[in-house]
Amino acid sequence: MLVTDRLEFGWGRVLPSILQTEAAECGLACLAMVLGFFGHHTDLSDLRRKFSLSLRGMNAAQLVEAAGRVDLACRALRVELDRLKDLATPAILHWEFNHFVVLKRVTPRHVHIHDPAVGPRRLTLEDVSKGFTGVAFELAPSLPFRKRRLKPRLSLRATIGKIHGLKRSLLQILMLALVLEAFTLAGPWLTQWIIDDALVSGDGDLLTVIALALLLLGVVRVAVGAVRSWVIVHLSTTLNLQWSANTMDHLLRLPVSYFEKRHMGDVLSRFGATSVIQQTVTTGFVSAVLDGLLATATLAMMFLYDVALAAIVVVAVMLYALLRTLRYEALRSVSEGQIVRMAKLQTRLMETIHGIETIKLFNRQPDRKARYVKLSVDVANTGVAVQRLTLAFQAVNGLLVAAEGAFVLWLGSRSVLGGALTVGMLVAFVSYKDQFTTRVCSLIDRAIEFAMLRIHTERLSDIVLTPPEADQSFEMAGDQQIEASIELRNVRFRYSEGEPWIIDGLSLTIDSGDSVALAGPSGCGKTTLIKLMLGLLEPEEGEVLIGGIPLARLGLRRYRELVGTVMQSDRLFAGSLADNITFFDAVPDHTRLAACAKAACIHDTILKMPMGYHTLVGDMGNALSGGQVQRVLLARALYKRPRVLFLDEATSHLDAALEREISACVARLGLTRIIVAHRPETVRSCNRVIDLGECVAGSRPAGGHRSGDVGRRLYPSTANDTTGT
Ligand SMILES: Nc1ncnc2c1ncn2[C@@H]1O[C@H](COP(=O)(O)OP(=O)(O)OP(=O)(O)O)[C@@H](O)[C@H]1O
Repeated sequence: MLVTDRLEFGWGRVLPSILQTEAAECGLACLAMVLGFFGHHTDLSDLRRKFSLSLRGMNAAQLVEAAGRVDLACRALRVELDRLKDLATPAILHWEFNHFVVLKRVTPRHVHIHDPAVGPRRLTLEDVSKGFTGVAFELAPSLPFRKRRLKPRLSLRATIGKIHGLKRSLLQILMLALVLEAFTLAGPWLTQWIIDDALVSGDGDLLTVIALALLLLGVVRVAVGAVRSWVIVHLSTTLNLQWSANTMDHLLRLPVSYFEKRHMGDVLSRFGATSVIQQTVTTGFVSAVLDGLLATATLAMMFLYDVALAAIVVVAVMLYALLRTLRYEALRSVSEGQIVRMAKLQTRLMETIHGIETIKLFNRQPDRKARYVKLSVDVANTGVAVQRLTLAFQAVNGLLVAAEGAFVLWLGSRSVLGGALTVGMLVAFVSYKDQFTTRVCSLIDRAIEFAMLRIHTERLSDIVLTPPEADQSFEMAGDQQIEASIELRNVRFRYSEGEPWIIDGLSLTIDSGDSVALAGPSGCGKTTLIKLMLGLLEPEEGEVLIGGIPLARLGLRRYRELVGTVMQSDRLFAGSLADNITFFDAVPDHTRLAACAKAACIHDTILKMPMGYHTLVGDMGNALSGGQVQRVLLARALYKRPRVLFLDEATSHLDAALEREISACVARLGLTRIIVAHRPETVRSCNRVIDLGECVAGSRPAGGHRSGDVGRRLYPSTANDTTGT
């Protein structure tokens, strides 16, 4: 890096707008914006790699520490509203007690901020007083700070993935387009012929022949146009199908943490970006090539007719291109804000529908409606802003077109009067000019559309470029059995840096056929431990071994064939009870289905229902009690014929007698069982207890967890069975 590169004159610095992708990464997005302002361009995936964030996001102290780690000196200040203008900008403001925004500039009437949730905003002081908590952070580069250029943008190709048959279809469309162009070009020339030869010489027969030729031309043009449209429909349909299938495949392979950290509406809106891109790529690309070809041909024709007139037309379209480019950044920023706000609106709607029972019981309908309307107004306002930009542009463009038309006609007519052009030539020229202007303007519009596609490719890239769950399957003979034992070696885990360890140096072994209860107070890490054992979370230190093979080597896919689970957040899917228990098995085994339902003590209940196993259940509501749902979920876990069964509070809704019965049935299956439960009876049903009660941060003894002794203390009746690790 040159010494002069370190000089900062402060000119030309632009505060970029970076939108957060995960629900809790506003702090990181603010840092990325400030870094960008000082010349170190980075993106959120870079920062995410540096700082692991949990769902809880960052607090002020973590923000100051993170700023230090990216070489920004950060000073936290308490600021009154009227002194906001004295802050060195860009500064980060603490907002609504759970958010950070970047302060860009304070003018006498407005405060300009970049909100990582929605983009740039211009607020009044009154608006700011509602959000700003009074805490601000001033930032400046500290010594090792280095500038960095923006990484090359993602190519569309990388986002799309492999598509079969794309080249062939595009080629077909282009060939058809070329034929169309040839016919289109012939039109004005035939018109000139009519005017200059048939009309002037009064040749009626020639007129009829030319008119017939024009009619034939029209028919062929319509036919070729129809074939072209059909090929485009075919291409876009197959492209869309392949593409959404590719994206869906990738989405399903993403780790659970990806979904936990994002709002549902946002993920849906990102997924929906595929169809916008596909639309632009197919129809947009084809018309762009077509417009480009015809524009070149008509331009050549215009220059053949009259160089001066053609030059005027070229200047006019260049002005159009300039106008479009000037409007681009504003339009991009407003459109991006609109997409983000629409995703939020969708999230709010889905959340309301899912939580309708709670909303009604708490009488919060008016409040929910008010919040929804407020967001809708936001969306409408951004829509109006987009329209305003478009209208202003159209007005200026209209003036430009009118001026160009009048000037060309005036100059062209003078040439006719001077004898340089015939009337027919002028009419043909105007016709070519109209085609040229329309095509070039459309070409420019397409170019802008392609540039705007960046918003969508960047949004989609959050899905397609997030690495999927690692799955390096262990090479072993197909019939080689993996032992159903689990071992944890010095496992340490916390949800993010700066948060306390949830599991701190835990070592334990669960042998094949063991039944183990994980006990301890609420929030001590039982579910977290289960998720670590299931490979849903990765330990920060230490390793998890299944049958003596490290989980990372065994491969999650292979491991998950072995396990059956009922987790706290498990739900039923829309379909029949049989569908749910067999998990939509294409060829369900009805004997196994009934056996599993019997083991989960739900068979008789299902048979008593009017439609038995065909009773429909939904994702939103179903005619089952909480305990019945739990038993269906257990039957689903057993149908998989697992060798290890994980139950996280899977029987909490059942009465003690039923729970005992289920426990005995499941015990007879001889599976390795790992159970999280609070009830002493459930815990007692296991032959070993691992207590995580002492796992509060920092209190773990250096040797890690020990089970057995604690179990004996907690549940005396299990003393004889409980073994230590
Ligand atoms: N995604 C997450 N991000 C950050 N912290 C989390 C996350 N999930 C859980 N925690 C925290 O980790 C701790 C352990 O949670 P966990 O769900 O494992 O507890 P638990 O023992 O299963 O509780 P319960 O008995 O109430 O189900 C809790 O303090 C919880 O707040």
